[in-house]
Parts: sequence; structure tokens; C-alpha cells
Amino acid sequence: AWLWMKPHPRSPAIVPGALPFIGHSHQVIGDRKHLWNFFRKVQLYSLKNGGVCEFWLGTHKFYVITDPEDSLTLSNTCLNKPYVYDFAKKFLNNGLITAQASVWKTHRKLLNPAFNQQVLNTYVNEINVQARTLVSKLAPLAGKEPFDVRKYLINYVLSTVTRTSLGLGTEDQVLIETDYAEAIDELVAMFCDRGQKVWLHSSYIYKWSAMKRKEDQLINTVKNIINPIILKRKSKLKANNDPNNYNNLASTPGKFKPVLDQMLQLADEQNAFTDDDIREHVDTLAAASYLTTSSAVTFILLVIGKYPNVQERIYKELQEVYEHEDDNFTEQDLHKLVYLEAVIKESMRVYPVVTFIARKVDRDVNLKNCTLRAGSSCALGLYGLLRHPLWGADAEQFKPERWLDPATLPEHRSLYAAFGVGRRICIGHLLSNMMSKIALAHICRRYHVTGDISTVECEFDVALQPVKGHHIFLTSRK
Ligand code: HEM
Repeated sequence: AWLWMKPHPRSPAIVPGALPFIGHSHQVIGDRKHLWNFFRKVQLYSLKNGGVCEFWLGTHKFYVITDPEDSLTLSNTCLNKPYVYDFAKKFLNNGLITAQASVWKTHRKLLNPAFNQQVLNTYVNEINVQARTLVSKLAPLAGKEPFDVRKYLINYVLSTVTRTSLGLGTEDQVLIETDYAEAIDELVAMFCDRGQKVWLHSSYIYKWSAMKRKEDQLINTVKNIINPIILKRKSKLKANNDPNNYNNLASTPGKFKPVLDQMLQLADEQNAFTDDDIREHVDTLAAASYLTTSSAVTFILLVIGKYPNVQERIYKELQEVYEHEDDNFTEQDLHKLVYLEAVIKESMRVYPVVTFIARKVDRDVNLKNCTLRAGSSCALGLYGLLRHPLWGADAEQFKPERWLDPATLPEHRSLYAAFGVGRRICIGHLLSNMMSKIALAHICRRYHVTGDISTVECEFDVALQPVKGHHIFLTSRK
């Protein structure tokens, strides 16, 4: 093992503190706040050392890339995910996040059209409905005490994503928002837990653990909820007597074709997906969307709360866009909210929620100054890319204005890494932006927000999130 750990020519710098056999494993043990500090530290170390460095978990080598060009090379050369993603494989299997490159290529191509702007525009009405529900749930809290807004946002994102992907009626939707949401939440937390408990990485040891028994139980819960929904929808579409049938929906204003229907249609016409594939895609969309988007909006509210001038400018822009206090935000309105968009982008740059992604290095890869060895894993440091010196001397500062003038933005596209880098970039990024924008527009037109991003401590939980209990305070604008 020691020989394997020995640097070879064209090796990058090794993060200090490695021990024989265990590498840096002792440095990741601790709570989630500690874990985030470790990941942050290695990315800053990578930035300082020419954009690539390495660390070790046991005898497994992880490279960390924060150079924009090298990260693009690696992410497009190696499309497979490393073994840590396999922890979620039993649950999400052929879903886009965990799918092997060969399956991913076909499925991603088939699913891309379901997330293009034209399709997303048909969701605007539904997202407004959900944002109104969010605002009405926040109403009793306004003017009272500071509170943790994240759980309300989780609920908002999960309802929106499951509504638009499953198209359920109110009855079935209740089950999704309670039992299904809870099971997904526990499963995601469990994968993160296993990642940190290095001894449970071995599938042999894991097989005998209480965590594995719990995982099986939760996966069954999820299957028992989603499988009947898929079957029911399938037979309804087949019978062609459903008034919600796609062909009627497509042309009805305010209606949309849920992703589930699009997948069932592809399955029917092209044999593209099995029922299991479809469930895995639906579960992946739910799991990938809610922690990320809810954290992002929480951070944005804390940022808005900290900078009153930014908040007033958002409010002014909103007032210019809608005519009546109670109007929905239309697709055209969303285009006009350019300052709000800049605030969202800048907040996600300075306070990203997905701080790194990873790839399996399944062949030797030559980068500018070093060679990555096959058999290892590589983390692409999104946090590092988003504050790379190429952003300018003010890279650490929150400055939404930089997005209003393209001339001030860095040229390299992979520096805009909040939603990933390369071909496996987030499929839901436009939907996520729409959900964030509509929720913030509804909140900011009703309330004045107080919060303080500068005192927030973060913990790593798949998505980065404020340590529990970080609060905002709302006062009604009326
Ligand atoms: C603030 C919100 C979000 C952030 C920061 C985010 C970030 C990311 C990142 C960094 C990746 C790349 C993962 C990797 O390469 O390993 C990714 C992938 C993915 N995201 Fe998102 N995401 C967000 C919201 C969403 C939403 C709303 C959805 C679904 C509706 C979604 C669905 C997915 C899926 C399915 C993938 C896998 C894509 C593939 O490999 O083809 N995400 N996301």
C-alpha cells in the first residue's frame, strides 16, 4: 500500500497529514461540519497547488481538481462515477446520477427534452401555485420570531418536483409529501453517513450492518408508493380514456405533461425504459432536487437579509414587473427579473450547495501538469472553481452586478460550476432556477427579510446546508 501511495513522476501535490495505510481517513472522521471543513481545505489546497492535488481514504486515492480546463478534460473523459456513488445504487440504480456511462448516454438523451425551456414554461402556473402555498404557510410566522425557513422550502421543492414529474391528484400527492418524502430523506442521509464511516465502505461488512437492514426497509417503502402510481398511470394512458391524457394536456393553457407521462410514452413507443428504470428516474429527480434547491434558496434569503440595498433593488424590480399585488409571475415576467437572476447566480457562486462532484478515473488521464492514474477517483472541486482567481481579485465577495455586465465575467465556461461541469451537468438546473426565482419573487414582494449569511456555519450533507437552526425573520411589507 505504501508503494502505491508513493508519488510517481507527474503526480500532483499530496494534501499534508497522510498516514501509512489509512491515508487521510482520520481527517474525515467527525461531525458534518468537520467534514465540510476538510473538503473545503482540500479544495483550497488544490487551488494553491496549480489546480490539482490528491488525498487518500485508506489505500484509495482521490484527486481534487479546481482548474477549469483540467476539470472539463476529466469530466468529459471519465463519465463513470466512483464507488461512493454505488452506496445509492440499490435505490437509484439506472437513475441519471448513479447510472453507468453506457446506460446514462441513452437515458440522458431521451430525458433532455423533458427539461428544455419550452416544456418548463408549461410548469410556470403550477410553480406559482406551489409558491403561493409556501407564502401562505409563512404568513403566520411573519412578525413573530426568527425561524428555520428550510423545512418550508423543502416542502415547496418536493411538492413542485413531484407534481411536475408525477402529475398526481391531491389524494396521492399527500402520500408523496409525507411517507415518500420522509423515506427519501432518510435514504439520502444514510448514503452520506455510509460515506463518512469508512469501515462501511466494504460491501461485505455493510451487508451485516443495521444500516443495510434499514436501507432495504426504506427502499421497500418507496417502491410500495411509486410502483402502484406508475402502474395506475400506465393503464390509464393505455386505455386512453384519461381526461388528463397528454394529447389533451399539451394544448391546454396552465396544464403540463408530467415527466412520468413522457417516460411512459417513450417506453410504449420505443421500448426505452423498463418500469424499474422509470421508478429510478422519478426517485432520482426527487432526491436530486429538494436538498439542493431548498439549501440554495435558504442561502439566498440569508444573503438578501444581510444586504438591505440588494433586497430593495429586488423589490423595486418586482414592482416594475407585476401590475396587481396578487398576480402570478408569468414566463415573460421571469425574463424581466434580471437583477433577481443575478442575485441567485451570485449567491450560488459564493455559497454553492453542491461543493464537489466525483468521477471514477477508469483510464490514465493526462492533464496540463500531471497525469491521473487509472484505478483512482477524482473530485471536481466546484467550490474551488467558483472562487478561482480567474473570477478576479474580488472573487470572494458577493457582487451580483458582475452578472449584469458580461464583460466582467471570466471566459472559461466551466468556472460557472454551481450545477456541475461537462456532459453530466445537472439536468434540472433550469427548473431549479425557475423554482428559486418564483419562490423568491413571491416571498420578497410580500415580506421584508432579515437574516445574516456572514454568521452561518455549514455542514456537509450531500448538499451543503446551514447547521440546523439558522434563522430568518420576516416582516410583512403591507
Ligand atoms: C440548486 C439546485 C441544484 C444544484 C446545485 C444541483 C447540482 C447538481 C450537480 C452539481 C450535478 C452534477 C452531479 C455529478 O456530476 O455528479 C447535478 C446532477 C443532477 N441533477 Fe441537479 N442540482 C440542483 C437541482 C436539481 C433539480 C431541481 C433536479 C431535478 C428536477 C436535479 C436533477 C439532477 C439530476 C437528475 C442529475 C444527474 C444528471 C446526469 O448525470 O445526467 N437537480 N445536479
